[in-house]
Amino acid sequence: MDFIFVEGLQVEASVGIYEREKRATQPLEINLTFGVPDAAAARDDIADTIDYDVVVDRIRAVLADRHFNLLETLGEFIVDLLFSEFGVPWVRVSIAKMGVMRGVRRVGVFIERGRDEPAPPRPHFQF
Ligand SMILES: Nc1nc2c(c(=O)[nH]1)N=C([C@H](O)[C@@H](O)CO)CN2
Repeated sequence: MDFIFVEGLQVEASVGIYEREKRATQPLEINLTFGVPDAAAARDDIADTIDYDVVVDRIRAVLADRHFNLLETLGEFIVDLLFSEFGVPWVRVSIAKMGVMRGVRRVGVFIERGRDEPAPPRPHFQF
């Protein structure tokens, strides 16, 4: 398997649990790595691989369309999109907010998942 990476993708998205974050979009930085068939290199043809221009456009489009409370939910949404629309075999995505907490430069989530791997069970907390 070969891997495509997209580093430092800047997007505007509606994400967050606070009212002010529901009223206005904020900048996010996304880093994305996904598997592509290594056979693609043999014929030197974009039709044999996954066009990262299309992936980036699609992510921007879906983020323009809805609100997410949690970065975790947004991350899982991007993972599902890459599996269902692009058929990637493996993906790692990280999503960061910048400057939302005093004394913290970036805060965020990363998810690493293979398509045939079941999503990890959600932890069940009892207090
Ligand atoms: N585990 C998480 N904790 C928090 C999130 C989140 O998405 N996942 N989000 C927020 C707020 O939206 C915050 O980013 C704004 O300052 C707080 N905690």
